[in-house]
Amino acid sequence: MAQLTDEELIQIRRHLHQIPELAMHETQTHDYLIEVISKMNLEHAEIREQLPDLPTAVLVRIEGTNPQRTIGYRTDIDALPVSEQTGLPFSSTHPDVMHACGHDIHMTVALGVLNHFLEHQPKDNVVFFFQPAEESENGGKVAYEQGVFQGKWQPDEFYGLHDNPDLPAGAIGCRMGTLFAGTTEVNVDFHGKSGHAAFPQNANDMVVAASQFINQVQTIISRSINPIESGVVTFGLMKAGTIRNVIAGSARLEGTIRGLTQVMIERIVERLKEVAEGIAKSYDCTVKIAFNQGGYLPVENNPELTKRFISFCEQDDQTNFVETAPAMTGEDFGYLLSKFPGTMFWLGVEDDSQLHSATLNPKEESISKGINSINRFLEFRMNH
Ligand SMILES: CC(=O)N[C@@H](CCC[C@H](N)C(=O)O)C(=O)O
Repeated sequence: MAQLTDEELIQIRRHLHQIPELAMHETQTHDYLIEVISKMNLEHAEIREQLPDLPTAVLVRIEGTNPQRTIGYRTDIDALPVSEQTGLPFSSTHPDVMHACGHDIHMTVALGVLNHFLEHQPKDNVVFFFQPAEESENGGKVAYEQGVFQGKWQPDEFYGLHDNPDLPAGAIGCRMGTLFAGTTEVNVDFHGKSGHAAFPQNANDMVVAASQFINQVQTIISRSINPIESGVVTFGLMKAGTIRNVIAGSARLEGTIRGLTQVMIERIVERLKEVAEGIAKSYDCTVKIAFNQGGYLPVENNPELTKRFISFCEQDDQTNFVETAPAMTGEDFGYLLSKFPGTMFWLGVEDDSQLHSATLNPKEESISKGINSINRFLEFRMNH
């Protein structure tokens, strides 16, 4: 395979878009990535796959011509449990699963950069990591703990991107310091007593308790934290009951906490525990509250590398650079950046729909523009 054309990249993206898979189940995606990579010129490359606890991961290492360092480039490969409503002819063929966070774009950009350096052997070594499980299950942390990045697979510096519908197609966004929030997942289970809808006096209704909990939680951000330092608590899932005329004896809530510092997250965690215990007391029920930080640390960009990255993007006449504010999105690349210095940045995909929405439709011209800027930056980096 020679250098991938824009048309071929779009076909690859559309195929990936049609086969979205949830965290740790990315088998078709894995097989397709291997199919595409196997057609490339692998003369100076080595592939690693079928890792014991991460069977859908793919790593490719390119040997540099005169390496001073090993540069890591990471893309995530999983999708979300969202039912696509774009109406696109290449919509998801997997019911209720969608690339609603643009990881199909991320993978295609990574394949384009990989293809470029396979065609033009780089000066430095480059390790590409196609990472399962970004949306949940912390694939980056699992990979690190498995020792994936040891020996010649250890990056001296690591780069990765996330798409951004609010930026112009192909623009690169970045900032010094914290780019994304840290997150902690939270699960809450209320247990009371089920019963007949007609006899509430004999039951203990957990729909009522859980609803009260959700309302009270809203005051954590508005009343318990310094408004200058922001935080987020969102419960995206609430399950209770089986039928209209049986009082629900239990309720389950699953949510996510975000903060730009761990101190903020810990403050929110403490308040959530207190609110849950207060509800349990006043509704005479039991509550179990569990937290999982999982490696979704704040994404902290390395000062020296990020300064170099930003100044390259600012002066490069083929890159449209935008300085961005910190965002409350989470990313388990934060964990890898706590182990290896590096930079995470945004790639603009210009769309009216937001990330995680069923109508997200990134502009495909962002793919070739992103590949071009990244190739140019990495080549610059290899010579400076
Ligand atoms: C970029 C993005 O959307 N990332 C996800 C990361 C999820 C982290 C974790 N599962 C949680 O929900 O806390 C995000 O939702 O920001």
